[in-house]
Amino acid sequence: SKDDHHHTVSHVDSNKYSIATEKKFLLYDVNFGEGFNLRRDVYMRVANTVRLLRESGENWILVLPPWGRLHHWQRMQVALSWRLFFDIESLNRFIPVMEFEDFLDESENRPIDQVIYLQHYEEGWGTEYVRKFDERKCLPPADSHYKKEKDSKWRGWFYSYEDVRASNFKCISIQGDSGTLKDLLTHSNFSSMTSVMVDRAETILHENFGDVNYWKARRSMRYSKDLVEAANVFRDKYLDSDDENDDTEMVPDWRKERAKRTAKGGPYLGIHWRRRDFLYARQDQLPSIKGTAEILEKLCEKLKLNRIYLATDAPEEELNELKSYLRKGLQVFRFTDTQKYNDGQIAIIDQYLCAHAAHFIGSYESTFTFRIQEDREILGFPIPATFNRLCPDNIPECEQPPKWKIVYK
Ligand SMILES: C[C@@H]1O[C@H](OP(=O)(O)OP(=O)(O)OC[C@H]2O[C@@H](n3cnc4c(=O)[nH]c(N)nc43)[C@H](O)[C@@H]2O)[C@@H](O)[C@H](O)[C@@H]1O
Repeated sequence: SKDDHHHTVSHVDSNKYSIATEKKFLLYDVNFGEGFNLRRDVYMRVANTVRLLRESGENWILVLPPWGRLHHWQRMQVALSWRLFFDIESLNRFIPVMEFEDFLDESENRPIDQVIYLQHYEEGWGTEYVRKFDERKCLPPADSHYKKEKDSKWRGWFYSYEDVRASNFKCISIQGDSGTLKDLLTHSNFSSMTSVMVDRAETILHENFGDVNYWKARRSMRYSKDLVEAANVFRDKYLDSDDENDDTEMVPDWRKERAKRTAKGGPYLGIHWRRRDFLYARQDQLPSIKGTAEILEKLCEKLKLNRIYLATDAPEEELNELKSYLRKGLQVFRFTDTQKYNDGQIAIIDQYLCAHAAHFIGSYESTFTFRIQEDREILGFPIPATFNRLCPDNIPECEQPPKWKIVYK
């Protein structure tokens, strides 16, 4: 609720450095075509921009972009709040965040001061990589996404909220990272604005991919208590898995987590089997359906497991085909309560269940798989139980994924 929110904002980092009292609000959005887990990655980049802004003494608050219009979702939903997926209190332990609805209340529905549409440089990156930004004329598609109305306010998608407007709109060519975006917000004409929305936020990169601040942002992204509870009930009921036996207990506050490598996980194999649109560009990096079944059989035999938790976006026919190739003794489990949970919530439950398996194998370069690997790093699994990928049929000994290990300092 709103009250919870105000409560949690006030205890963030307040004694580490002094912070202005005037609040500023950073909103952002991501390119329409990007999936849920790429968006989670963009959150980590923007959250670190807010961290840097606060470290320089400004009282920025991150306004969480409502979820929706994701083309991977079978059911088209919009304006979903973050609390359906994540633990807001936990996010607030990294930087202050608030739901968009609460922002609308707090700003009394006044227009957002400024929309900044990030784009690349028309001339490309040049020979050397320098961090920079410049105001430039809008390149396509920016010019079609925001329209000036008769009263000179700007209209855009704004997460499907039809009454939201912005007072100003600019296109900025940028190459850089969370820190470059911080510079843009402090050393430019935008520094006097109280509410700024950065669109196409995926244009900026991580300042230091995989460093301690990457992991702090990542660790703060705990899942909502409802989803954790639903997944734990499923573990208990079907997978003979619970935190005590699996050595996967977590301290309530992620800031108190310590390095460990002792997690055992539940007695099942977790697999993320990415299909559908992923096959277009990465077909030659993924196994066939039959090949997938063979990998699963071999792995289960080697690890002496007879249960599989299958996370996948595969259509029903492909699922049935996969199961038809597996020997009788192997049981395949999936979480499918689409009555109670939306597509994004089921995806998170899938990830959570894969994260708690004794052994995990994922799909090549899928951010869905990456988030599972990160969860397993946080839970403290040994490296070999986590960084594994499904190899294509013709390269059974294919190169395994990069091992982005957790760091705490
Ligand atoms: C081809 C590219 O793929 C990239 O996807 P990738 O990194 O795998 O991962 P995501 O960015 O999460 O996008 C994939 C989406 O597909 C669904 N999905 C995929 N696998 C599963 C699964 O195991 N269980 C459930 N429940 N849902 C799944 C889910 O909606 C998920 O957010 C996209 O981010 C890019 O925009 C682009 O589409």
